[in-house]
Amino acid sequence: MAEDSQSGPTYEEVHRDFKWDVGEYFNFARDVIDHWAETPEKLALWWVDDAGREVKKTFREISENSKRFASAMQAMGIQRGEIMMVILPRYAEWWEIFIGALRLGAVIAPGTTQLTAKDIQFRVQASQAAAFITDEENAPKLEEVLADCPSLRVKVIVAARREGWVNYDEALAVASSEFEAANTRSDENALMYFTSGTVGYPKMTVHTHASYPYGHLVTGKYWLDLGPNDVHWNLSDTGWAKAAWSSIFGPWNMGAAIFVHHSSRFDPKKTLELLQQYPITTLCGAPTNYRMLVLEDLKQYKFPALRHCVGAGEPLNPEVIKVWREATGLVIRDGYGQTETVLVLGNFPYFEPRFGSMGKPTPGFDVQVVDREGNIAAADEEGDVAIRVKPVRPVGLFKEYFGDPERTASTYRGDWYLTGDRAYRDRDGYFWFVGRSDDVILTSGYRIGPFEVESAILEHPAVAESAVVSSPDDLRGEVVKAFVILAPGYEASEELKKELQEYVKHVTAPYKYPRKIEFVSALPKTVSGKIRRVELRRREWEGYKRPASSSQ
Ligand SMILES: Nc1ncnc2c1ncn2[C@@H]1O[C@H](COP(=O)(O)OP(=O)(O)OP(=O)(O)O)[C@@H](O)[C@H]1O
Repeated sequence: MAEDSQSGPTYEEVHRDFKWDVGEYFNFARDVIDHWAETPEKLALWWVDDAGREVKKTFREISENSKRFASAMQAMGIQRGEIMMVILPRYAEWWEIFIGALRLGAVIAPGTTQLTAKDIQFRVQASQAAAFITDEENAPKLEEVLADCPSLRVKVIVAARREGWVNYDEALAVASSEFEAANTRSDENALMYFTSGTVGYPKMTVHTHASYPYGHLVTGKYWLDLGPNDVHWNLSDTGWAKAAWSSIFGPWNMGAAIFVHHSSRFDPKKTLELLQQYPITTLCGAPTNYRMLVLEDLKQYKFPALRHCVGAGEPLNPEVIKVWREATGLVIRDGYGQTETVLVLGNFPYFEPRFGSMGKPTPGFDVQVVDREGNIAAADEEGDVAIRVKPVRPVGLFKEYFGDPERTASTYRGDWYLTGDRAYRDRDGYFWFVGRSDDVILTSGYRIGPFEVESAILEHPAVAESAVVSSPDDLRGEVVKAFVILAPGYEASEELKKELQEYVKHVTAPYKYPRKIEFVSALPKTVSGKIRRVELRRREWEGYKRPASSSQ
């Protein structure tokens, strides 16, 4: 086990020396994958499944198979610029398809395997997808709605044979491995991602050949801290933008090998075993993964190769970082970004992380907290997280929401792109997440961010996970309510409720304590594992009528 290192250039030096440097044309398959493929035997992908099967693929193999895939799709009539939806579990083929689509210049639209037939119909119709690639388990979902998806011309199935579908292996077997990559412009569409839908209906976020494929160079280099000898494991599902961040562009820009565990669900014990068994050097997980990992008996494990851990996607509770560090000697460095962006804030290895903070701006980004008028807020003052887009627009920012110019325009205020999150920046330049604009609770004149309260509750040993939302109150308008999942071995009781309330009053400012607590066995989450506070809030407020005498 190695220590996180903090040697090398300072934060100021890294920022001063950084320059986005992408040309007019960029194709990740040609400019990055084929570059690494020049080194024979250079490992790109290390795939394992629950049955203990292993597949290793070199950059050369990925390059070749992606050429075959591009040839095959072209032969089936799919052209540059057309949309290709891909819904696959963590099959090794997913990586070849992804690179093949970029090579062809088609626009890849990944989706998660948890989508229903109705979700698929919405996505195909909204994106006007021309091709659909999936597996045996998900093919029937598309078939159910196929009649309503007239834009689809090509259907490819992986690891199965099915009537009406082209088999992936057979198509590649007869396809040419000679394929000249489309000379795509940097500003040409490359990817279309659906957001997690934490707050509302998912948005179709368009990225160009530069904004994600090249833009994630900063994610891979500065935050994931990768180099050509690393083996990097990202726990996220293939359908979420985080897979592009940390299972494709981040690591492969840096020449690192990607470790993949093909499994239908996240199993904390298995995850720890694999970390022990394989020479995995860097780990990227969502906070929900880490919250589950720290409930295990971590003393039983040793991670000989692991040197660097990061988390993103949701706020990461300080208590989780503490427990993980005690057991492994490594901190989990929190990072912040969106489907719309590459990593824009992070605790980078070249400075001391602050637990509970999202860190500082990524090189190449001017990130600030701004007020309603777009003025930069004073230190410690809450405001909107904003990325400067004028006079210079950073490369790692999405192009638009597909077919929704009004929504795209609504994300800008003056010189800023607004992320929709609330935060404050301390005097030393660290950013602290308060909440999504809609999640902030207003009670008795106070503004309370759910994350702070959740983190305080989580410090109590009886708590495995919690979600904090506003709940109606005749007197105060709204109050803080915590939904709590108990750790194994604890029983729900009125006493425990009181104990948790008293506990929170002691670890954070007392006005934030949850006046209401409900013990639950599960929390509503998005397919990417994020807590859907919006759903809990809706439940709380449904049917509530304010008393006539209330002035609120
Ligand atoms: N390190 C972090 N700390 C706090 N919040 C984070 C962090 N990383 C990501 N987030 C949250 O996740 C959001 C980005 O997630 P994503 O792009 O998957 O879509 P979503 O906002 O969850 O879904 P939708 O927009 O459809 O509701 C951020 O805007 C922020 O709210």
